[in-house]
Amino acid sequence: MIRFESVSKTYADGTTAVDNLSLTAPTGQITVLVGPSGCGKTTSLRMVNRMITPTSGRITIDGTDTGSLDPAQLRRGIGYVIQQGGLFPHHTVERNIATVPLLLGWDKRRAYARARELLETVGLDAALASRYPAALSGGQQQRVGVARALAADPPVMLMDEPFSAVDPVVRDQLQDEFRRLQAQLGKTILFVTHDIDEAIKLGDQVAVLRVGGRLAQVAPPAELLATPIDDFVAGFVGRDRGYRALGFVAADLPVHSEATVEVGTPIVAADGWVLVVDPERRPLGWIDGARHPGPVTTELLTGGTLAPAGGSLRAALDASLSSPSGRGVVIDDEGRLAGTVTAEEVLRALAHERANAANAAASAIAAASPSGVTSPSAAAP
Ligand SMILES: Nc1ncnc2c1ncn2[C@@H]1O[C@H](COP(=O)(O)OP(=O)(O)OP(=O)(O)O)[C@@H](O)[C@H]1O
Repeated sequence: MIRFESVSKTYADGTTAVDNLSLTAPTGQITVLVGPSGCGKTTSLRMVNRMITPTSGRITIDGTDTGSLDPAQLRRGIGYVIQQGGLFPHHTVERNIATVPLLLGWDKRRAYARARELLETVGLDAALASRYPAALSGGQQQRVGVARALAADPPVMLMDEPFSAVDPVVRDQLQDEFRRLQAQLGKTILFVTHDIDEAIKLGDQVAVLRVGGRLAQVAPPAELLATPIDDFVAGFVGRDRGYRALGFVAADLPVHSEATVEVGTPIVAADGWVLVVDPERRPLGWIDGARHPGPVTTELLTGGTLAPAGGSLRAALDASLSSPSGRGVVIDDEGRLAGTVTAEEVLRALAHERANAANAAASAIAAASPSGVTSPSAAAP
């Protein structure tokens, strides 16, 4: 666990970058620091590994005051990832990844073997081990940066805009891979970004900072979207937050069976929109029988997004809204058709979820009240 206890930083020129920050980053979770440019995110992060010294307050890691440790030793126990990987250009990929193990005194053989193992962990081909960073794409450099930070298996990782130098598609991929990796590794991560969507996607909790380095709100992403504390946070979280919050509501939706055809099969106009699947029953798209009677060809298909069974209400709603038939396609783990669902059904499920949540909250208040009286003050700790 990383704890900021009333931490402030005022630079020599009088700029207060961080103002009385108190924040806990729980063990094994990702805490994202997000906020507008200049709000003190990087300064906060760099105070953890003592690249910057706080003006006042203290930072502890698992109860130990970082100010009491030798900075070089402290840093070897903390993985640090920055934009574009921050790789040494004159070292090969494997030498870059082996940096910290070698500093820790591992013999070269073991350190390089670890580097190659990590290349695989971050989804890179072992053949890249002997290349220099300049011969890698931006996304590959970023992965190497993550591998390097993981090399000595540090319990704590600091990540400063690690995915911001790559294009949106690669960025999305890197974020997904990073989430999968973290699910296996369970590191304690402090992650800095200026991108609220990245914060909401990756954070177990998200801390929003204001310019001047003051903490505005810290909350799990769903809570931040549902109940921003003030106009600044609401504005920063952005538009569509009600819709985006549905991404955190699991959908346990009953699905309808859907009539399907395969490519090459003739359909009749009266069928209207028909779902086309491959022989494994994986959805390929929809075809409008009224406009294209006759055998189905793949060129005529129109798609929508696919919702995983048991996924979020947002995915299910998006699937139904983007489907030309209005029936959203739900797929199982193997990508096969599980059934379809309409937007009305998703909204009914949402109303049901909300009623359940309200009932659960009322029961919790009643249980916390010794007399069973459900007044808000009776629920206070
Ligand atoms: N060495 C320094 N000397 C003086 N002021 C500094 C120094 N480093 C940063 N600052 C100032 O401190 C404030 C916070 O900077 P910091 O880099 O921590 O913000 P940030 O939120 O990470 O910004 P960005 O998103 O733009 O990277 C800014 O006003 C910045 O200009």
